[in-house]
Amino acid sequence: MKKQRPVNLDLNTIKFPPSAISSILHRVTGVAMFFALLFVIWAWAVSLGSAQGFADVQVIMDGFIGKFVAIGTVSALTYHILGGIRHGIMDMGYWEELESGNTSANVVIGIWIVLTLVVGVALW
Ligand code: HEM
Repeated sequence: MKKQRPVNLDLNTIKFPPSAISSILHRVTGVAMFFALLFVIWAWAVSLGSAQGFADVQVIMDGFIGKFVAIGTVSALTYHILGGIRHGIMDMGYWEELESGNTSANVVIGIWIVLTLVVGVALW
């Protein structure tokens, strides 16, 4: 084994390839959706519980936090589904090479950003 092996623990100097960013985003959006679902289920239950509950949830969803959570949740779901479809295609044996894997990751991230902007404008 080489005695002077390269050591690089400064994360700021490491450039992540698109496929790595896509993988991290997939896990982050999966975990984010888990927590978002807690809010969604709570809001659903409260809004169906009574007329007052419905009005309360309506006020929350009309405010900054409600809109932020709604757009964030839809954005996370959008990325997770796009990433999930990419995973499914890779499971069938396509886009597994370095170049095509990075290209598909870039395409997924690009579509996600565009769809998030569209949803953001529509829901705000
Ligand atoms: C509310 C619904 C969902 C939640 C809360 C969720 C959550 C998660 C989480 C937390 C992970 C990461 C697991 C890990 O890295 O150990 C994950 C992975 C995954 N999810 Fe979802 N998911 C949801 C819906 C979906 C949907 C609709 C699809 C398909 C379109 C999907 C496809 C996948 C795939 C393929 C992986 C594995 C990715 C990998 O191997 O790196 N998920 N999900």
